[in-house]
Amino acid sequence: MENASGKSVEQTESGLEGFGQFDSEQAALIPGLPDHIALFCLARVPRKYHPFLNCVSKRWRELVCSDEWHLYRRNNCLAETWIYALCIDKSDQLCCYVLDSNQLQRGWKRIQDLPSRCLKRKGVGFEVLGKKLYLCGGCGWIEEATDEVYCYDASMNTWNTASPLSIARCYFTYEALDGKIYAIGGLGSKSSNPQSCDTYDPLTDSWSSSIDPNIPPDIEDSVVLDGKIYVRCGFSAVSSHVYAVVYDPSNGTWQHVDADMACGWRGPAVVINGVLYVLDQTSGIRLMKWQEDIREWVAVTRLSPLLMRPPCRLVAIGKKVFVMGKGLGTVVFDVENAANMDGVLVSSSVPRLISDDDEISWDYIFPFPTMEDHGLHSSSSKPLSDARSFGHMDICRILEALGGIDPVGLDSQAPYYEIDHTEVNMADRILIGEGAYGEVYLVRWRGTEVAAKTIRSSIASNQTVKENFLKELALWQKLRHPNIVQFLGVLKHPDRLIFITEYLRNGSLYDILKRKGRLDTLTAVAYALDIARGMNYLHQHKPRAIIHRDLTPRNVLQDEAGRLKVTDFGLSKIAQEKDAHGYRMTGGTGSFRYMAPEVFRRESYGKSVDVFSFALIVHEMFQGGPSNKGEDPEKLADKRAYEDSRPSVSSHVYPEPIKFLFFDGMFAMED
Ligand SMILES: Nc1ncnc2c1ncn2[C@@H]1O[C@H](COP(=O)(O)OP(=O)(O)OP(=O)(O)O)[C@@H](O)[C@H]1O
Repeated sequence: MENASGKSVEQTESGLEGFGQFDSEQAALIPGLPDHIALFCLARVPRKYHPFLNCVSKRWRELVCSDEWHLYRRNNCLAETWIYALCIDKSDQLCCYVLDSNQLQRGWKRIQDLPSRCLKRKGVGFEVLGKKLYLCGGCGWIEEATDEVYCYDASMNTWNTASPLSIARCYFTYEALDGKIYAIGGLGSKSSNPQSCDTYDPLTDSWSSSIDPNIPPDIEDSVVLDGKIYVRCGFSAVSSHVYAVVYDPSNGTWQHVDADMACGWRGPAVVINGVLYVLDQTSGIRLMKWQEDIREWVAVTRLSPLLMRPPCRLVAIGKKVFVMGKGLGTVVFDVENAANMDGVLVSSSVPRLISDDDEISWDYIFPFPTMEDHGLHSSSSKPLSDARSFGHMDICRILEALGGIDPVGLDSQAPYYEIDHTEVNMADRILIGEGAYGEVYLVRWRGTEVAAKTIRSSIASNQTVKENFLKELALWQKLRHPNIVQFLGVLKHPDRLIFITEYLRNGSLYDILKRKGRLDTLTAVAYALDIARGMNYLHQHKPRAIIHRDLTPRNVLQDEAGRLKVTDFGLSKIAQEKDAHGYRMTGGTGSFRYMAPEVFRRESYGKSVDVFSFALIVHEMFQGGPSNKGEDPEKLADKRAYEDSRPSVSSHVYPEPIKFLFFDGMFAMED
C-alpha cells in the first residue's frame, strides 16, 4: 500500500493515470462512466461530503480511504487541510481537536478518544505523515519516558500501535520532512540517551537512530526551512543565549545556527513561501519575519491581546497564518495582507473552546474522515439508512449488494447522533419546564437556541431503559417534517443523559389552551390539521409505523409562526419500560386524560391509540378545556377502558365534520 502510494505520486502528478488500477474487472464506480471520469468527478466532491461517498458502496469507501485518492486530491490542489491540536483538558488528560481550515465557522471539534494508555502523558510528539497522525513517546508523573508510538488513520478514524521509537523520550521536538518523521532530543528514561535523532520511515514502519553531541536536550521548538530542520533551544543550554541548531538530512550533519538569526527567534515559527515567521510573545504578541537578505528580524504586525490569550502557537496553510491561543481561540490572517497593515491586526477568528483547554501541541494534515465528520453527517443521512427508513426495498437491495452500510438501523451499533458536551454550555441554561422524565432547559448550541431535555438519573441509570431510549432517538433523528419537533442530537456526556431538540418558544398547546380557553373554529381546525399532519407522517413511517402512545396537549408545541409540532414520541418507549419496572406513566402530568383504553388495559395496540388521543385534543380545543375536567384522570381512563365511557359531544359546539371526526376517533377500534 505504502509502496503504491510512493509510486502514485509520480503517476498522478499530471492527471488521473494513478487510478488506472481501479479500472480492471470490478464494476464501474459510476455505472455507464469510465472509472477515470468517475474519479475526476468524485475527487471534486468537497471533503465534508466524503462520509456520504463512503457509504454508497464498498468500492467507493475503499476509494475514499485510499492513499491514491488522498494523493490525487493533494496533487490537484483539491485537498482541504484540517488542523489538529493536541490539548490537555480540565481533567489533565490528553485530547485531540480538529479544525477544518475551510470551514472555520464549524469551530474546533474534539475527535475520537486517544488511546487510553497515553491519556495522562506529557511531552509527547505529535506529527503527521500523509493521512496519518502519530503520537510518540511522552512520560507521566510516575511513568518514565516511553518509546510507544500510536498512529491515527484519519481515513479510517482508528488508532493503532506503530513501531516504537528507537529510544524512550519525552519533551522532544519532531518534524516531518521528505516523507519521514524526525524525533529529536528531549529527555529520556534513565537508560536512554536522548541526545539523538530518531527517523521514522513509514514504508518500513521502522525507526533508525543517530547520536550527535550537537543535539541539545532542552528543545523549545523547531521548523523546516530549505529542506533542513532548525531546532531552537532554551536559554540555559549554552551560556545565557538562545541558540539554535540545524540538521541537514542530505549529509546527516548538525550545526549551530548563526547567532543573528537565533537570537531573534523568540517563539513558535512557521515558514511561508520559504520565509521564516516567528510569533514573539515576549512583549505583546508580534509577528516577526526573518529577512535573509539583510539578515535581520523585521516586525510584520502585532496582534491585539484582546483577540488572543497567550501562550500562542502557529500553523501556516498556504499564505494563511493560524494563531491559536489559550482554549484554542484562533485568529486567521493572510500574511501578505498583514504585512501591509499598520498596528493591530483585524482578522477572522474562531472562538475559543468553552472548556478553555490549554493547548500544548498541534499540527495539520490533509483531510480524511474524522470523528467529527462521522458524528455530524453520517448517522441521519446514510443512503442505506434512508432507503430503509422510506421502505424502498429495491434500492436497499442494490445498496446492500454494493456494500452499503446502515449505521442507524435498529440493529446498529451506533444508534444515535452525538453532540460533544463541550459544544453546549449547560452553565448558562435557563429552565423552561419539568416533565415526568426530567427538566427541560433553554441552551445555546452553535449559536442557536435549542431545548436540552435532561433525563433523570433515576430513569437513565436503568440500562434497559437507556438502551431503548437511545434506540428511539435513533429513530427520531431520521425524521423530518414541519409538524414534528426536530431532534438534533444526544449530548455526549459522561454521566448524564441529555438530548437536544429544536426550541419552540411559544410553549405547548396545553399552555395555549390554558391561556386562551376555547379556540375559534378556524384556529382549532388549523391546529388539528397541524397535529394530524405530524401524526400522519409518524404513522406512515416505513418499514414500521411510529406510534406516539402519549399524545397530549403538553406534547404538542408551537413555533413562532404559530405552527404546531408533535414531540416526545420517543419517550413513550421509556414509559413502557417504566411501566415494566413498576413506575407510573405520566399520570401526574395528565396523560391518563388522553390515554386510549387499550393502552390503559395494557393490551397490544396500534395507530388507533393516537387517533383516540387526537380526538380528545380536538374535543378540548373546541370545548375550551379537557373533557370531564373535574374527574381524577386515572379513574377517568379506567372508566373509558372498562365502562366504555366517552366524553359528551354537544351539537352546537362542534361543526358537523368535526363531530364525525370526534366520534370516529373515539370509537375507532381498528387502525
Ligand atoms: N422543544 C421545546 N421547546 C420549548 N419548550 C419545550 C420543549 N420541549 C419541552 N418544552 C417545555 O418544557 C416543559 C416540560 O416538557 P416535558 O416534555 O419534559 O414534559 P411534559 O410534556 O410537560 O410532560 P410529560 O413528561 O408528562 O410528557 C413543558 O412545559 C414544555 O412546554
